[in-house]
Amino acid sequence: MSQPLRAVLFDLDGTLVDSAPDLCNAVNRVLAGLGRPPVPLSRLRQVVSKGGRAMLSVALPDLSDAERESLLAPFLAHYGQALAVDSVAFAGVAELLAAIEARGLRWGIVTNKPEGLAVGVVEGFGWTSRCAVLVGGDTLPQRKPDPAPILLACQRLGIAPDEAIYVGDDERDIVAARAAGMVSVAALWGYREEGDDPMAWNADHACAEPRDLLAEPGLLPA
Ligand SMILES: O=C(O)COP(=O)(O)O
Ligand SMILES: [Mg+2]
Repeated sequence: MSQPLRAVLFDLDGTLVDSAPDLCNAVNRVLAGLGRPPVPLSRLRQVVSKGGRAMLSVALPDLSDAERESLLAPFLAHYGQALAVDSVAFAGVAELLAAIEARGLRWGIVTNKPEGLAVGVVEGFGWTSRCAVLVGGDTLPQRKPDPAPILLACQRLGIAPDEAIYVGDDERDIVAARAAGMVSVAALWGYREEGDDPMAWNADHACAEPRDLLAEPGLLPA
């Protein structure tokens, strides 16, 4: 990082918020509508950061892509009605956000979740007035791993990419940050599929827990 740090940008699902329980509830409402039994959270959890299509693929592997596509809107509608019910912030996130603010930095969110749903989650957690910028998966035509949403967040904050860092739990988060010219942090506490090796993503930093960002050498100002 050549410039002093001014902002920390986060992925949402699997990085700030453990949203898997509410997403699983929404998938199970879709399954109930089809007269099928629910899927356990343990089966969906690992694909949560890959989005709704990936979750429906796990829950309904026998359907065609077109059939699953037609269930995406009902899934999102169910989720939108209950998106901060069973979801929780990961342990240490509250302390991390407070420490970022105490150090005079702003923080924001760049997620592939549709913007309206992400706004609802942020409201549900009482973060609306604290979150300095939010770019969703449908804010622009491009989504992560494209760097455009991260660059838009910087533009809205009035900062250069090298004045921020990006923290995410999926390889596409790290790819997007690198393409934006931003220091990247792999959030090892998030959602990953078996065999997915975050060390192979070549992030600039890798942290096992949210609070580890505060102690990571050279990452945040003291
Ligand atoms: O909803 C998704 O597609 C994943 O969301 P994320 O980018 O916050 O992990
Ligand atoms: Mg994620």
